[in-house]
Order: sequence, then C-alpha cells, then structure tokens
Amino acid sequence: MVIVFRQFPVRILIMATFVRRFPVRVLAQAAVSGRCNYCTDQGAPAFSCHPSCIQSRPLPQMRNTIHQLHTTLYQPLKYELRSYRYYSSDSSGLAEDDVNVHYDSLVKRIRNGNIQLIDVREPSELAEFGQITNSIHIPLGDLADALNLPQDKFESKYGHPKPESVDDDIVFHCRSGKRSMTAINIAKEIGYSKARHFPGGWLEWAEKNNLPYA
Ligand SMILES: O=S(=O)([O-])[S-]
Repeated sequence: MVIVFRQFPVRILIMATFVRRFPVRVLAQAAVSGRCNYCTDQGAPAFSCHPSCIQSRPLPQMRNTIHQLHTTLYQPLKYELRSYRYYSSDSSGLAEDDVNVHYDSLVKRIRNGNIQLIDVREPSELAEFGQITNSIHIPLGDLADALNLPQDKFESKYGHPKPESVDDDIVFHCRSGKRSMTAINIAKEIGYSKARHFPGGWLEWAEKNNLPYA
C-alpha cells in the first residue's frame, strides 16, 4: 500500500488498469486467439503485428499519458512538497552558524532581547502580510545608505539605535532568504562583519505562527 501511494505513476497505472481493463482485453485476446484485434491484418500475431498498429494500441497511449502526468503533475508537486518541507521543518533545531540564525534560535533571541532583527522586504509586503515584532524595517535598496548614516540620523529615521559594526546579534530577514543574503554582503562591505540572516524568512515565520504568507 505504501509503495502504491508513494509511487504516483504506479497508482495511476493501477487505477487506469482497473477502470479501462484494457490489459485484460489484450491479454485475453493474445491468450485465446493469439491474434491482433487492433490492426486490419486480423491474421497477425497479437504482439508482433505492424509497428503502426502497435503504436496505436492503448498501451503506448497510456504510457504517454502516464509520462505526461508524471512530468506535468507529479514532478512539480514533488518540488512543491520539498520546498514546503524546507520551510516547515528543515530548520527546526538547527544550530546557529556564521551565516544563519534558524527559527528556534531566532525565537530564543527575540524572547531574550539579544537580537537586532532587520527586515529588508518592501513596505508593500509588510503592509500585506505583517512584520515580526520589534524588527527594524530597512528595505534592501536603502540598506547601504542606512548603515552609512550617523547614529542620530539613523535613530531618528528608523526608531532604533544604529547597530555597531562589531555587533554579533544583527540578523537580516526577507521573504525567503535571498534578499537577506544580499543584505549580509552589503553589511559586510560596510564593516558589519558578523551580520547573519534568518534563511527561512517570512515564509517560515508565518507558516510556524499561522500568519498569511501567500
Ligand atoms: O525574499 S526573497 O528575496 O527571498 S523572495
């Protein structure tokens, strides 16, 4: 049962076999008469008649159908499920490293107040989906200018003291980890050598907190 359900094409094959019963017909035909019922040459042996007849039999047609289902439905679904698993569970329990602060660490840091979380998404994304509490919003396009501002200007513009370049609690996040990776590189060029990111981004945060993220 497990094999049948895990292997989508096998399941389709079994279902199609059941519904159309065509192999039963073909096999019965071969067994009883040993002749092909599908070509005009009624005298031809069942499994060795003219190639064009073989091509037009249900078996190749169904193979094509299964192949199409496999490539158009199953493969994309498989990749979707893989990325869903990534966002929903892969980062759980992972330790922080020089680049990443994963979900569990992020939550602990937010609870303990030892994080400067910078959200680099666009304002429209925050308006539509929401924001992690106490994160500082600096859209990626403004990041370099922001990190080059003097302390007082940064604070009056972003409502938060400007992070120090030596701080090891700076964590960027975006929607799914790409822009926040770019943010790390921008910050490092300016001297923030310990900047890291939350790779799961808003997608993982929202998924784990039942928030919108579509
Ligand atoms: O937020 S994202 O750049 O990963 S789509």
